[in-house]
Amino acid sequence: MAEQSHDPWQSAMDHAVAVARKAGEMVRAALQVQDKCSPVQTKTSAVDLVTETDQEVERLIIQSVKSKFPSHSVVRRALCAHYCPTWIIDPIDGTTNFSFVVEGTRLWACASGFAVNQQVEWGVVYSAIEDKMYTARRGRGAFCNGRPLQVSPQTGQRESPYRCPTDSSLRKVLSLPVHGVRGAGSAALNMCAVAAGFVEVYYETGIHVWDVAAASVIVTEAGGVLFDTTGEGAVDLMSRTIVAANNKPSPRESSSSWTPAVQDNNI
Ligand SMILES: O=P(O)(O)O[C@H]1[C@H](O)[C@@H](O)[C@H](O)[C@H](O)[C@@H]1O
Ligand SMILES: [Mg+2]
Repeated sequence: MAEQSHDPWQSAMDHAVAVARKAGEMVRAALQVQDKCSPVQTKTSAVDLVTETDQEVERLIIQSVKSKFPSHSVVRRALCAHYCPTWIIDPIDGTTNFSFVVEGTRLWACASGFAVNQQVEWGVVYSAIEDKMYTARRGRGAFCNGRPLQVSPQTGQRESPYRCPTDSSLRKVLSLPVHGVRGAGSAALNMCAVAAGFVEVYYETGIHVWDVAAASVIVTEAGGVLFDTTGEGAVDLMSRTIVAANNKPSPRESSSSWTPAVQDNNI
C-alpha cells in the first residue's frame, strides 16, 4: 500500500504497532530456543549485547518499513539530522534480560520511535510478555493498550537540598531519601513506568538514542518531562544521558517522595 498523504505519520505509527506485535511474538518464541537467546559477536560493538533474535527482529522491521514506506530511513544509531522521516528502532530493548532470562523475562520490549527534523513524532513500545502496547503521538496523548497514560501527581517537599542527579552521582542518587530505587533494565519500559505513574523518575547515563527515542514521546505526552542530568538543560537524545520524570523539581525541591527507577550504565 502506498504512503498516505493526509496523515503519513499516523499510518506509519499504525504500522509500527502491527510490526511490534509480530516482533514481540518472535521474541517470545525465541525464548524457547537457547541459541536464539545467546549473545553473538558483532563487528560494531563489544559492549552492546546482541543476540540472533535482535538481528532477526531488526531485519523484520527494516524489511517491513522499506516495503511499506520506501522513503523512510531506519536507524539504530542516529537521530536524523535533517528532514528525512526516520525510524529509530530497538528490536529488543533489554537484551540482557532477554538473553539471561532475568526476572522471568518480563523486562524487555520492542521499541520504535519516529523522528522528523530531529523531532520525535511518535513512539511505540511493546512489552510482549505483559501484552502491553505503549503508544504516543506528539500532541495527541500517550496510551497503554488504548488507555490514556498520566504521570504521577506526586511532588517533592520543599525543605530538602536535593538537586537533580548529575552524571557522576550514582552513589548520591542511591542514598537519596526516597522510598525505593530500582534498576530493572529496559530503558524503554522504565520510561513507560514513569509515563504510567508507577514511578516518578528514571535516570540513566550511558544510554543510547534507540533505547529512549520511542519512550521519550510517551513520557512527554503523559505529562512528564525530560531533562539532562544537570537538571538545567533540555534533553538531547543523542547525549547518552537522560532523566525522565513526572515533573521537574526546582533546585531546592525534595526527591523524598520520589520512587526512582535508576540505572547508571557509564562505559
Ligand atoms: O542494549 P539494549 O537495547 O538491551 O538496551 C539496554 C541498554 O543497553 C542498557 O544500557 C540499559 O541499561 C538498558 O537496560 C537498556 O534498555
Ligand atoms: Mg535498548
